[in-house]
This record gives sequence, structure tokens and C-alpha cells, in this order.
Amino acid sequence: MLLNSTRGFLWSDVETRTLLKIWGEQDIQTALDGNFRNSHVYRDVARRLAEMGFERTPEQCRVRIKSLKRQFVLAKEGNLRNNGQHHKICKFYDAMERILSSRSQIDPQELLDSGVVGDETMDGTEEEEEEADPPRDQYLEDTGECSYPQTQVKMEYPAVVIPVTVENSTTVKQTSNSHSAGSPSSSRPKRPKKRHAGLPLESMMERFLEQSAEAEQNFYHMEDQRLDAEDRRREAEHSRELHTLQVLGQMFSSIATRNPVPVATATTAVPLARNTTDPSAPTLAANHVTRGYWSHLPVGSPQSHAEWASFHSRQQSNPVIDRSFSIGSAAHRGMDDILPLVKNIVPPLISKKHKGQDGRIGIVGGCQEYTGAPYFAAITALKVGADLSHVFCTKDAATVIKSYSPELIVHPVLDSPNAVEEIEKWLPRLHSLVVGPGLGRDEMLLKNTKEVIEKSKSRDIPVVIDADGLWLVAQQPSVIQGYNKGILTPNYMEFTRLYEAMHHEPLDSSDHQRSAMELSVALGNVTIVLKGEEDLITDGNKVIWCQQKGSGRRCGGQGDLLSGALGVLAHWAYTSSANMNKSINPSVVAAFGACSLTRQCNTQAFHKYGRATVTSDMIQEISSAFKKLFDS
Ligand SMILES: NC(=O)C1=CN([C@@H]2O[C@H](COP(=O)(O)OP(=O)(O)OC[C@H]3O[C@@H](n4cnc5c(N)ncnc54)[C@H](OP(=O)(O)O)[C@@H]3O)[C@@H](O)[C@H]2O)[C@@H](O)CC1
Ligand SMILES: Nc1ncnc2c1ncn2[C@@H]1O[C@H](COP(=O)(O)OP(=O)(O)OP(=O)(O)O)[C@@H](O)[C@H]1O
Repeated sequence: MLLNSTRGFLWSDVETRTLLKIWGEQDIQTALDGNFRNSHVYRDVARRLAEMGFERTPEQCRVRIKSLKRQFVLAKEGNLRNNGQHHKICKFYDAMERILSSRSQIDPQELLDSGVVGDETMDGTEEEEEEADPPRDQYLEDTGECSYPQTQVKMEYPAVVIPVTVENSTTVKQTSNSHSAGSPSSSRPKRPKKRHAGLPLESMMERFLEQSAEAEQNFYHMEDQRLDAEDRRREAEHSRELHTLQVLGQMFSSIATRNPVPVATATTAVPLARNTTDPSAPTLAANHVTRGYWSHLPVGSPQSHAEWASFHSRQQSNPVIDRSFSIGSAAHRGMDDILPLVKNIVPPLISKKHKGQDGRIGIVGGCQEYTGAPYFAAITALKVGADLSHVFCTKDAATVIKSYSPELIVHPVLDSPNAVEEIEKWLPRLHSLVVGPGLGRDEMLLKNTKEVIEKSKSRDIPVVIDADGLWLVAQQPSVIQGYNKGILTPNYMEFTRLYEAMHHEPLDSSDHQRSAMELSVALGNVTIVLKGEEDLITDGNKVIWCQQKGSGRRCGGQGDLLSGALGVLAHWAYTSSANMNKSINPSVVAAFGACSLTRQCNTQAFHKYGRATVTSDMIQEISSAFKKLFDS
């Protein structure tokens, strides 16, 4: 994982400091000291740098060190210490001084010369090849940095040789000549004539250093501006994407409100409120339900059972609604419309995150009889993208669940005398709770579970309830009633049980949409996910259908996979809800994502194993199903 970006050839300060720290290490210095062939040493430097998060080649490390040494000597020999100018010329002066002072004296002539130089040469032969190609800009190659705006400085740079003992320009010239006579670089083209030949060396030197520092400042300033502009461009792009999604959401709402409902006097979309005159009466319009679209009830919608009956019959005779939202074409369009919303809640995988940020999910369930269900839910949560998955189960079940997977954190507390306190300790660290897989129906376990749900509600944690958790809700609806982050995932059997517990009348099995909306409203608009041949999702205001292709294979545990996935997606959806259109319910988006994923896993596993497909095979498909649905 890279700690810092190493854009192009540029070295950031933090990267340079890390390089210096490595280069200054005792064993590196010893290996370099007097050793002509040192490519292996720079290979080691590059490797250690990579361990610190910065990817550079050994050659890049070598030229950077060489450049730093050159800057250091220029600053040192420019006698700029007293007026503090040395830091302008060599930002890392102090570090360099510390390292170099612990080594044998370095000949500054060597460091400034662009020819073969002590430990900065990566095996002599390579350096000779470099020298054989004179027309290239030696300064740029040596520093490994981008060109400065004031190239004039660079062009003059190699020509200025600064011998320690020289006192005037004539001597410099002689030194320079004598050097080039014997060096391999004598074949270089003639350098441009020095414009400052008449100036005393010291003032020329000072001027050069000032120009050089100024050029460097300019360069970094420009680079800062460029990066700022890039950040702004990226932000603008992101807001454009969000805006598009919001417009899409509004489109769904307005499509729904444009239905020609005869009694409607206004077409403004309003969220369905609970009936204020008769709290027990469900406020629904079943045929107002959309397949794959969000739907709001228009003002003037029925507010009681009697009104509903009349509304329902009008809707039945309304062909426009049937055509607009018929399954045939809307099925595909529904996926296209809602999947982008799910994709939008998936957090990006960026290196700045720490463990836990993408989700710490708790599963309450697992008893002597059922150890598979909590395992399926918990491992699914991890595979969908949560960072940590906790299982709170009975003592009996814990060892078994642990033995299935070392990835899970298993707490054998659910049947302990202080179960609620034990679990409550973890709640501040959890992002969502999945209650019910493999819970069983033991009185004491259900009582503990009920209290844990209450504590989670007070912490505003999304709570997904499945399996035996739904049995608990059927016995004591108040446990989840009115909690808007509550999501119930019944199969048909569980749904019937819930409906009949709430309405004290048999379920009308001919109209699932209406019944599901009624149940949601009766439970205070919790989100209901009625699983089946098609999955129906409603929060009492809207209904959407998930018609992702599945298979005919109905092995046990598929519902646990769904609830585990939903735990993670609910956390992601609520985390990104600030960026969502307000008419979109995060629970519904999360539910649609979890249903699509479960069904896609089923299809893929069935394709491989047919009738032999088991839930573990579906779990193996999570990665590729997720990519196919949400990463494309
Ligand atoms: N490997 C494990 O550890 C697993 C453990 N699990 C855990 O088991 C616990 C009990 O859960 P559960 O669903 O078996 O119990 P329950 O609600 O009494 O239903 C039982 C009866 O309801 C019926 N029925 C079911 N679906 C229906 C439908 N769609 N449509 C119509 N009818 C339907 C059906 O009746 P039948 O057809 O047999 O007459 C069935 O026999 C729970 O904690 C769960 O998490 C499971 O997750 C699986 C993997
Ligand atoms: N007839 C069907 N055709 C296609 N997919 C289905 C069908 N019935 C259920 N599913 C899918 O299977 C998944 C699990 O639903 P199921 O009804 O099996 O849950 P469950 O009974 O609670 O499961 P569990 O065995 O975990 O208790 C859901 O994603 C649902 O969409």
C-alpha cells in the first residue's frame, strides 16, 4: 500500500526524508563507503523505501541522493550558513550534514562533478553509458525532477565547478579545463559561453544559488496549483454524478405522481403519513405500487379501508398504470434504474481507510441446533465488504461457529446471565445488527435479544431482522414498531405469521403488494423485504421489486446470506444517505442491493453445481456477483 503518491519523477518532502533516513542507516553507509560497485546497495535502499510505502527504482534513489549531495555541497561551499540561505538551496541540509559528517570526508569536487562519483555511481559501467550520450540535459537526468520554469539556471549549472580552494574566476577556468581534458566527458559539445565570466566567483555563485532557489520555489508553487486544480476537477465530477443520480430519483417520484388517479386533486409527491384519524387503518394504494420504480401516494389517496376499497377498484380499471409499471418491460428497467443507486453507496477502497471503517457488523443468533445460519450471515457480511463480523451466540454454538472460520469474532454470551450487558458493550463499535439467523425460539434467548434490539435502536443502528427474530416480532411487534432503520426480511411463511399477528385476520394471498404495504404501515413504516419468486420491497410508501434472475434451487441458508449482505449494505446506505435524494429510503436501496446479490449468487452457483448447489457455493460466488452487479 502506497503511503504517498510518487507522481512522475517528483519527490515529495516526506518521500525524500524517508529516503535520507534509509540512506543514512549505518549498514547502508558502510556498504557504500569506498565501494565502487554499489547497485546492490541501491537495490536494498529501493526495497526498504518500498516497505515504507514509496515505489522507486534503485536508479531513481541513486540520482536523488546524488542530487541532494550536490545541493548540500553547493549550500555548504556557498558559505550561506550565516544568513540562513543554506536551507533554501538544500532543504535537507541538516539531515545531509548529519549523515555525511559521520562518513569520511567527501571531496566536494567529486560531488559537483557530473562524471563518475564515488558511491553515487550505480556500477561504473552504467555511468559510462550515461556519459556517452552528451546532448541530454544532464541536470534533469541527475536530479530526476521535472524541468524548472527558469531553464536558464539549469543550463548554466553543470558549467559551474566550485573547487574549495579557488579564489578567482581565472583559476576556476583552469580547473574546469584541466578536468574536462582528462575526463570521459571531454567529447561533450561546447557549453554556452558563460555570461558572468567577468564577475567574481562568489557573487556569481550567490546569484546562481538565489536563482536556483527561486526556480525551485516557482516550480513547487506551480505544482501546488496544478494539484489543486486537479482536486477541484475531481470534486466537480463527483458532484455531477451525484446530481445525475438525484435527478434520476426525482424522475421516479414524478413518474409515480403523474398517474392519472381520478380522485387526486394535486399531483405533488408526498410521503405517505400514517392515517391521523384512524391510526389502525392502513394508508395504502396497492396498485400504485411500481415495479422497479419508487412510488409515492398522491394527495387525495385513500385514508381508510373503505376509501381503499373504492380506490383499489378505480385503480384496477386504470390501464395507464398497468402499462406504465407492468412487469414485462419495467423488470429490466427497474434493475437499470435502481442499481446505480446501490452502486453509489458502495464505499471506495482507498488506502487512507483503517480497519473497521467499511463496516463492523453484529449477528445475534446461533444456538445448539443452528450454527450454520449465523455463520452464513456473518461470513457473507465480510465477503460483501464489511471489515469485521461479530457473532453473538450461545456458549454451545460458539466453538462450532469458530471452527467454521477464523475470520469471525465469536462471543459465547447469548445465554449467559448478563448477556445484554455483554452485547451492549460492543454496540458502540457496531455499524449494524442482524438479528435472528439460527437464534431458535428459547424464551430466555428471545428475551435477551429483545433487549439488545432496544439498545440498538437507542443508538440509531440499522437493525435487520430475519428468521427467529421475526418470530419475536410476531410475538412482540413493539420491539421494532416505528423504528425507521428497521428492516424485516420474511419468507412467505414468516410474512404470513407477521401479517396475521398485526391484523388479526387471515392474509389475502392474492395481493402481496397490498399486504406487504399494510404490514409495513402497521409496523410504523419499517422496511419489509418479502422474499419469493420475486422479492418485494416496501417501506409503506413505495414498493419495488427485485426480479434479478435466480434459480429453482432452494437450499436452506439463502435467507441468511441475504440478511448478512443487507447488514453491510444498510450501513453503507445510511452512511451515504446525506448525498441521497431525500425521497429515497436508504433501507430500500440496501434491500434491493442485498436481494439482487443473493439471487445473482444463486444463479452463478446453480450454473456450476445445479441441483447440488448449497449455500456455501453461493457464498463462494459473492465476489464475482458483487463485481458483476455493482462494480461494473
Ligand atoms: N444451516 C443452518 O443452520 C440453517 C438454519 N436455519 C435456521 O433455522 C431456524 C428455523 O428457520 P425455518 O425457516 O426453518 O423455520 P420456520 O419459520 O418455522 O419455517 C419452517 C417451515 O416454514 C415453512 N416455510 C418455510 N419457507 C416457506 C415459504 N417460502 N413458503 C411457504 N412455507 C415456507 C415450511 O413448512 P413445510 O413446507 O415444511 O410445511 C418450513 O418447514 C432459523 O433460526 C433459521 O435461521 C435456516 O436459516 C436454514 C439454515
Ligand atoms: N422461488 C424463488 N425463486 C427465486 N429466488 C427465490 C425464490 N424464493 C426465494 N428466493 C430467493 O432466495 C433468497 C432467500 O429466500 P428464502 O425464501 O429461501 O429465505 P429463507 O427461507 O428465509 O431462507 P433460510 O433458509 O436462510 O431461512 C432470497 O434472495 C430470495 O430472493
